[in-house]
Amino acid sequence: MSQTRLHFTANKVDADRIFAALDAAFDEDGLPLAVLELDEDNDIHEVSLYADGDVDPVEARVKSILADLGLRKSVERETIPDIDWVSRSLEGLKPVRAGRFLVHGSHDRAKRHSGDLAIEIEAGLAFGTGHHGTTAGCLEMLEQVVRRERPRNALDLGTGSAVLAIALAKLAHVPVLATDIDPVAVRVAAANARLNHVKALVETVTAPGFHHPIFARRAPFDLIVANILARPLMRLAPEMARYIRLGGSLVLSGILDRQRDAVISAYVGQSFRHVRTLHREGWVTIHLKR
Ligand SMILES: C[S@@+](CC[C@H](N)C(=O)[O-])C[C@H]1O[C@@H](n2cnc3c(N)ncnc32)[C@H](O)[C@@H]1O
Repeated sequence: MSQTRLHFTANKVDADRIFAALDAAFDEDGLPLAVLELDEDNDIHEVSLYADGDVDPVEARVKSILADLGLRKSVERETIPDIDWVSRSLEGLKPVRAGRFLVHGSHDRAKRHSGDLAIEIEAGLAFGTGHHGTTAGCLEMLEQVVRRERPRNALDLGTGSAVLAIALAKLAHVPVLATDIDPVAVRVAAANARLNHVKALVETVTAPGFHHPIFARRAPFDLIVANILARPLMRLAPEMARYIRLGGSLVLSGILDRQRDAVISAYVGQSFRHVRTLHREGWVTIHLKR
């Protein structure tokens, strides 16, 4: 089945407001997840939602959210055939550095320094190229956490392109469970794990939240990373507490600056303590310990 991309552009201030409203609707009405991309040359944000099936109600809901914010935008539609995404390369996207990691597309000839941990990504429809502040924040935080804590296993919940799962496998050489609610992302994730020669360590599974028997079989996790969005993260706090090892580390991202305190208090309520927050481009990445 083909997908439709609904998209429109916005300036930075509007994009943050729209994103927060779409985030709430994602949680409450089941709207598709919104993705924000920055066109750095023009300093314009592009907001995209990938809808399966009947796109009319999704477009109507998006337009009503924009109207509630007092914004008039023309929402464009693009039909995306469900083919060839896994093999679509990131040609044209510049390599990104975060800590020791260098994330680059398959056809990039990125200049490497000694000590670089290169991650080759074909993102296709799945989120996670390292260009977004949340992914880069997670990569940076994971490097520090792994160095200090030496986890023996890990979970990447909401893996997208598997960029974080691959980073963990390359850095810590431990088994990583990589899950996503979106089967297309899981296909892309598995392909990327193969591309980076870490398929033996990265296990990919389609699952919404913790709804799959695999979690009970692989738990407790020494390290969990989840770059989703503030609301679903707050909702998942009790299950995070259940599946993480006592003393284990949790790295959360997809959280706007202003949502930070609410997310931390949801986790403090589950016996986590806040260790550190990283700020990047209006987003935060939070390290918590149980
Ligand atoms: C912002 S992307 C992060 C991708 C990648 N981990 C990264 O850091 O670049 C969020 C991913 O979480 C997935 N997701 C959202 N809600 C989820 C849920 N409740 N359970 C599992 N995956 C979820 C989405 O499908 C998407 O691939």
